[in-house]
Amino acid sequence: MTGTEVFASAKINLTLHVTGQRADGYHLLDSLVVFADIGDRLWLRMAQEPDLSVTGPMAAGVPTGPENLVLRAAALMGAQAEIQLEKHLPSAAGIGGGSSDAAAVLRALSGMTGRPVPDQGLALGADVPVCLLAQAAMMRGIGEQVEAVTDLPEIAAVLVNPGVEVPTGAVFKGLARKDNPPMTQLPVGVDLPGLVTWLAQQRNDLEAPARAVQPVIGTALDAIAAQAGCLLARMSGSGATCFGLFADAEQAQQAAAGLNRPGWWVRAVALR
Ligand SMILES: C[C@](O)(CO)[C@H](O)COP(=O)(O)OP(=O)(O)OC[C@H]1O[C@@H](n2ccc(N)nc2=O)[C@H](O)[C@@H]1O
Ligand SMILES: Nc1ncnc2c1ncn2[C@@H]1O[C@H](COP(=O)(O)OP(=O)(O)OP(=O)(O)O)[C@@H](O)[C@H]1O
Repeated sequence: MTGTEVFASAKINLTLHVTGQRADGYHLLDSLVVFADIGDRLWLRMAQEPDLSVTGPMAAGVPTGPENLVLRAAALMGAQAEIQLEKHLPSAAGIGGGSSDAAAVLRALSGMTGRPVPDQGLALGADVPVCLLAQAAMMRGIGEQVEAVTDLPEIAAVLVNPGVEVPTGAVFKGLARKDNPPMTQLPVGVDLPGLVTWLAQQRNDLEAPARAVQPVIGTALDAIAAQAGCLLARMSGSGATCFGLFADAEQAQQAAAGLNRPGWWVRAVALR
């Protein structure tokens, strides 16, 4: 399909602290979010009726009806669009696949129609505001408070999804405590060693409940940590995708080769 092409990059929570819970059940977060140089590709054009086709290596199981977040995003913008979505990211994987697709559509349609995006797209999901920004950010509130972080170093990393879907709501429900401490202050102008030292003192509070739902997450984290040169291994979002950080792209690529297992999705990436 021809039309406006947009890119929806993978979102990675380098940290994810759950610091409270609102009366409506949504949790308060304190998270450092970055984006990878891989993602889904979309093509859009205005049409008489909404239409969606989903293609690509990770298309299996992705809804093609009005529940798909890209069609919900078009509806939120009051626009009729024909959309082709080429899925490269695993779904229900903690890397914001649907949210990033939705944000890309909101951004494109806002540009095409001149209309502002209502409430940063929060109605479509807690991860949509940060995906709309699509750059390194501190994310707070339930996800609606996003503040760009412009002085992070680029990080070579490997992403590993051990082939299981994890429903976000079930992971939040499994949290033992909802009032965990926030992140400590991120040092200004930090270099990679300093960032890794700081990250090692932070947490992903959803890791324990996600591992209870899918123990293979622990297997993935151990396998990543065992790769030569791995500086830190953690889970993103509500899982199951985990990441390892490395000093350079070559080490990340070697780690990706070492993590090749049947059914696992493994990619060497740059995070920024
Ligand atoms: C875990 C994260 O990926 C971290 O970036 C996000 O907070 C989740 O973002 P998302 O998938 O866009 O989330 P939503 O689609 O809004 O919510 C899915 C479910 O997760 C839970 N949820 C989500 C966000 C939040 N701050 N508190 C929650 O308790 C709710 O049970 C909700 O029903
Ligand atoms: N464009 C889309 N791409 C993938 N899944 C979608 C999309 N639209 C709706 N979905 C539905 O949303 C569910 C969650 O998928 P998604 O990739 O958004 O995961 P997620 O783990 O909730 O992301 P995160 O928690 O990091 O925001 C899927 O199981 C699927 O049924």
